Parts: sequence; structure tokens; C-alpha cells
Amino acid sequence: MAEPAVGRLVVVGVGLIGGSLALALKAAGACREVIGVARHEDTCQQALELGIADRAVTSLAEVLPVLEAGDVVFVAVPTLAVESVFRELRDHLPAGVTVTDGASVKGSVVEAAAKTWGGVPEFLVPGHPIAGSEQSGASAARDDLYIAHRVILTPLDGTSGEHFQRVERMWQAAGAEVLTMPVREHDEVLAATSHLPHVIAYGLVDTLAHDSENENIFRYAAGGFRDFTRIASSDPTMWRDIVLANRDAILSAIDLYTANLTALRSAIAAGDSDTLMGIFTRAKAARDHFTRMLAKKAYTETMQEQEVTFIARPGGSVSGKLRVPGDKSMSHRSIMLGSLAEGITEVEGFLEGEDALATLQAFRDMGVVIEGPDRGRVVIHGVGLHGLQVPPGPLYLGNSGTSMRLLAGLLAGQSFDVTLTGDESLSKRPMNRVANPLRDMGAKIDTGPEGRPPLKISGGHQLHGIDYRLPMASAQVKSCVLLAGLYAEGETSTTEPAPTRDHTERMLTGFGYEVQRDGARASLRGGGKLRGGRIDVPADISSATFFMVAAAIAPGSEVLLEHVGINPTRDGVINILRAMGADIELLNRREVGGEPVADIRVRHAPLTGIRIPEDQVPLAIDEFPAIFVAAACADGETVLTGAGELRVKESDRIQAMADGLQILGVQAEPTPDGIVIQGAGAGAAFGGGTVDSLGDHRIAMSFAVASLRARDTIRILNCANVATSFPGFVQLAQRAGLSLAEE
Ligand SMILES: O=C(O)C1=C[C@@H](OP(=O)(O)O)[C@@H](O)[C@H](O)C1
Ligand SMILES: C=C(OP(=O)(O)O)C(=O)O
Repeated sequence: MAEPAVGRLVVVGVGLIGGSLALALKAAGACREVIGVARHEDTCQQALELGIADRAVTSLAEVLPVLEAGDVVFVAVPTLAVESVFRELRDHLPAGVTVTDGASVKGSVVEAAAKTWGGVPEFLVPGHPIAGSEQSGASAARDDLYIAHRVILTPLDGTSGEHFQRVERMWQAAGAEVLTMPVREHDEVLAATSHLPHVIAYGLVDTLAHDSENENIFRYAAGGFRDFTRIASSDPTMWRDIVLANRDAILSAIDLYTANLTALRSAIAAGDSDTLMGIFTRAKAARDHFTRMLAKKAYTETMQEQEVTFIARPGGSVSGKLRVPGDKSMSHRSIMLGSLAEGITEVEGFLEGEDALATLQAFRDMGVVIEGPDRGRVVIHGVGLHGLQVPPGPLYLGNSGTSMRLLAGLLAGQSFDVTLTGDESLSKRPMNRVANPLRDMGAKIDTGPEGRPPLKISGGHQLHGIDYRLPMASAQVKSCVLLAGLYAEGETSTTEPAPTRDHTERMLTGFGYEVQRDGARASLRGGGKLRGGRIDVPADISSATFFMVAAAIAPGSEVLLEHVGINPTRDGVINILRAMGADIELLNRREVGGEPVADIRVRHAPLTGIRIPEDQVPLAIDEFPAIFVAAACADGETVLTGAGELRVKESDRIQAMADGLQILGVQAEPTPDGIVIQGAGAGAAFGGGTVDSLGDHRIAMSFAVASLRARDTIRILNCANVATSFPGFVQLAQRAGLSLAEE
């Protein structure tokens, strides 16, 4: 058997915190013996009866002489009683024994140590298990209290590695996750997240209890009261000690909260519905985010920790009427323009995917009141072109290139400084393509090394219009420059080498902002106004593509994709698949809010390899991973050129697809600006195997579709980011007929 994590455990204070550690270590066989120390004889008796301690004594001095190196003393008494325990330890602690504690404030423990030993001794490892509850006492102790809870250790410079590791191992043996933090940071974080809520809960219940109507108040108190005030049942001595010990940090937290409560009061008094909605929607978003974090589903850093593997079983066909989620490009722009407009903008069909949500959160962080999203409906309370406020910190844009590049344009003309950051993939993508033209307009922008994020934008620089000739076909660059143009003196124009998606131009026009368009050139003059209105976001043709390709390649398939945006700057996938022989019909064509929309019917038909016309590349730029899957199923060779841009998307999509296709037995040769794929014609086109999507949503979904024509199961790694553009993909794919599961 492995060595126990600690020798003897002496628990000074056998309440909820100390008793639970003792029970957990005993259950895990992680200590040789537990000695309980309590002030009263009957508590000692109780600790023995509950199986918390093997021995229990009322005096610490009694047990110290028997301790030896490797043993641990855990001080689990109220914060202000820690010092008296330290004094008892001072002269009688045998060498090599580790001392740690569980107090909620660490600064006062360090002070107590300094008073006792003249400094923090090397054997003291201050710690704080974040697992308390409103219950207290030995009878509340449980052996599973710490499982999956965090314990913060705050070692100091003089803390010895050996003692630190012993305490770390001890908590891990109890099932906890151990982190470290400086003392001061710990106390500030806890003041805000734990101590302030306790103060408020005690204060609220005390206020209501003093009310002459209190009996009735408590009688009618509903779930809200119960949820909000549970912690007012916590141990008063413990909390008195905590607030006295962490005075300064708690006072700062109370001041911040009081200012906010005063603002809330004024808004209620003034009937200021916008401010109220602002506070409530921001709070709801933050609380929901916290809930998702707990469930490990948040879009921020936590998402990267989540491993999602797709298991796609071979064969089958697809059928049915399907509505894929809203268009990502339009969803981003609806939030941006809606926020900068005057008045209310109501959006229907908004994409509730992580990318568009990152844009939404960025504007919330800049003070815009945004209701929803609720089943695709979002209501934006526009603040006007000059109404954005300084965000509280960097704007984190997750995986979304569109958010970062378009926001760079919008923010270059603001009066405040702002930093834009992103996840690992976004942090590798080129940003000089937007930073350079913005600098030409007079903006001050710093990037990370080699023009990568973060982008640091300095406010207060007056922009002037430029005539910008784009070096590459990019709607993001075009949109960035035009959006900066809203803030520039004079005229700003862009000229693109090939047509790219024109949602920015269309939506600006829809918001009543004049945009001149003449062939490849688009221009506008700064200083105008946007007027809020209604936006109907159609289904995203880029998401519909996966089902178009699925139906095209799988014999016996027929799908109807409803209400899909078929803007002529986005329809390359239809043209390319049709040129390969796909059976695609556009039904019920109509125009919705300035954008062409149709239902798309696709039936299986044999495909033939083609040389993809270069003028189609920008019109199908996001659809190539799926088109490569179609090419692998077609009869003969497909050649793509002029698509070097694919190398700077969420992954290098040429390399990522070539690697995966080769693993699945397809002859696919990458070239600097494209790929050459030898298609299989009829029958299975792919073997089976494990491919890596590299965290790129479109690569992940493309290989899932390939399974329809595979001989064996395809495992696809790193699929969590499918949620950036296509939440619910797995469920919809299953409904359509794919045999797809998440692992
Ligand atoms: O403007 C947009 O909404 C987008 C433009 C394209 O990027 P580029 O402009 O980099 O080609 C596209 O790949 C991206 O998914 C969305
Ligand atoms: C390239 C894409 O998005 P973005 O550039 O916004 O990250 C995409 O969705 O395929």
C-alpha cells in the first residue's frame, strides 16, 4: 500500500471543517491516526462517537509531545482564535510537524504567525478550503465535503516545499482541487465572493426581522427569500471573526456594492427602465455564465478544458426538413449596429453560438443593455454612435475572428482605451490586416508579436477617411474599415479584389446609414446616425452546407433546408456543388429584411470532380472543408487554387483537412493556396480512423458528414468549438440520419 499522505492528523476544532477533513482522510486511508482537540469534554465525546477522531483531548499541550515529523496539525477554529492556538504550539511543536489552517482570511493568520514566531515559520502552510456551508458543528461533518471543492493555499516565501507538498497531498486525498494564491489576493477575492454576500444576507434578514410586520413577512417569504438568505444561518462567531479579520477588503467591497445599490435605487425612483434592464440583464448573463462554468460549459477559457470527441459511425443517409441556426455574420453585425443605433433594435433568429455570444457580451461589457437571447430573440437598447462606455477589463472574444476584426474598426474611433483578447486559436490569427488600415486612418493600435492578438487600441484619436484597396478578399477587413469610417472625418472607401459578403453594407443601409456602392467599391461618410429597427436573421448557409453536402453524397438522401440566407456573396457552395453535379433546388425565394432567403432542397446525385473557379473562392470561403468531403466522394479529381486564406482561419484548413483526409485513406495533396483531391466515385470514399479537428468547428462537422460514406467509424478529436457556430449540431445531425455521438 502507498504511504498515507500524512502521519497523524491533529484536528484543533472538530466542527464542520475540521471534522470533515478527518472523516475524509480516514475514509481514504490517508492518515495513520486522527487526534481531535476540542475545548469541551462533550465535544470530544461527540467526535469519538461520530468516528471523527480516534482519540480526543481538551488540551493541545497534551498531544504535542507524541507528534513526530510527517504529522500535521490542522487548525480549524474561528479566525480570531487562530492566534491563541499558535501560542500553544510555539514552544512545544516537535521538528518536522506541519501546521496548516482552514480560516477564511489569510492576512490575519499571517499576522498571528508573525506575532507568535516573529515571522511565518517554514512549517506553516496557510490554507482555506472553499467548502463551508451554513451548517456548523461536528454533527454536520461529512467525509465527502471536499470532493470536487477547491482549497486555496497561500504559501509565503519562507514556506518549505516539503511542508507545502504534504498539505497539498492531504487535501488531494480528501478529494479537493488545490490552488495557490498570494495572501492579499486571496483576501480580496474572498471579500467580494464570500464575505460581502454573508454581510448582506445577515443585514437583510436582520432588517426584515426588525420590521414590525416581521411575522407576516416571514410567513409570506417565498423562494427568493430562502435562496438569498440561506447563509444568514451560518455560525455568527465565525462570521464576526471573518469580517473583523478582513476589514479593509470587506469595506471596499461594501462601498462598491453600496454605490451600485444607490444607482439601482435612483433608477427605481426615476422609473428608469433602461438602467434597470441594464443591471438586471448584465447580472443575469453573469450569473448564467457562472452556472455554465460550474457545468463546464462556459464559452470562456473553461471551454478549452472541455474535451469533446465525436464518434461518427459509418453509413446511412439524411432526410427531413431542417432549420439550421441563424447566420453568424449577420448575428454579429446585428449586435454591433443595434448597439450603436439610436432606439431599440429587435432581432429574431439570432445565433446563440459562442462566437455571436462573445460579441454580445462585449457590448454588454461596454454598457449596452441587451435583453435575451431567448430562442433567437434579442432586444438591443441602442446607445448611439458615441454612447459606448469603457469596459471593466479586456474584451474576451473567444474563438471569433469576426468579432475581433470588426470590433477593432468600431473601437478605433472611441474615446477610451480597450484591449481585445481571444482563445488559443484566435491568438494565432493575423491582425495587421486590420491594424494597418486603421493606423492609416489615424488610429493607435498595438498588437502582440507578428501582428497577433491581443489588440490594444488607444482611444481619443480622431480618425480620417481613407481610400482603402484591400490586398486580400476579406469581408472582415472591408467591414472593419467601413465601421471605423463611421467615426472618421470625411469619406472612407474600400475597394475589394473580389466580391465578399456584403452584410455590413446591407445592414448599414437597413439602419438608415447611407452607403454608396459602385462595383468593387463601397464608401460612406462619417458623422451620421444609425436608426434601430427589426432584423430577421435567416439560417446560416455555412451551417446548412453540412447538410447540403451530406444529402449530396449519401445515396437515398433528400433534405429541405428552411429559410436559408442565399445572399449572392455567400452562394459559392451552391454554385460549386451544382458544378459537381449536385441536385440542388432553391424554393420559395423571397427577400427578408434586405437579404435574399430560400428553402434549399438537396437530393443525392452522383458528383464529378471539378477545377473550382477562383471567383467562387471568396463566395464559399467557410464552406471548403465540407466541399473537400464532397470532392472525396466525387468521381475524378477536384482542384482548388487561389484559396490561401484558408490557411489563416480557426486552423490552417488546407493542412487540417489534407491530414484528416489522408488518415481516412483519401488522396489529398495540399498546395500553398489550395488542394488536389482524388475522389472515389461510387461506394465508400473513406476508411475509418481518428482525425483531429484542431478545435476548428468546420473541420469537426465536415468529418462527421464524411462518415455517411465511410467504411468504418470516424473518431473526431477536439470538437468542443462546434458550439461557436452551430449549437445543437449533434442533435440535428442525429435527427437528419447521421449516426453521430459525443464522447
Ligand atoms: O465578415 C464575416 O462575417 C466573415 C468573413 C470571412 O472571413 P474573412 O473576411 O477573413 O475572409 C469568414 O471566413 C468569416 O467566417 C466571417
Ligand atoms: C472563419 C470563421 O469565423 P471567424 O473568422 O469569425 O473566426 C468561420 O466561422 O469559419
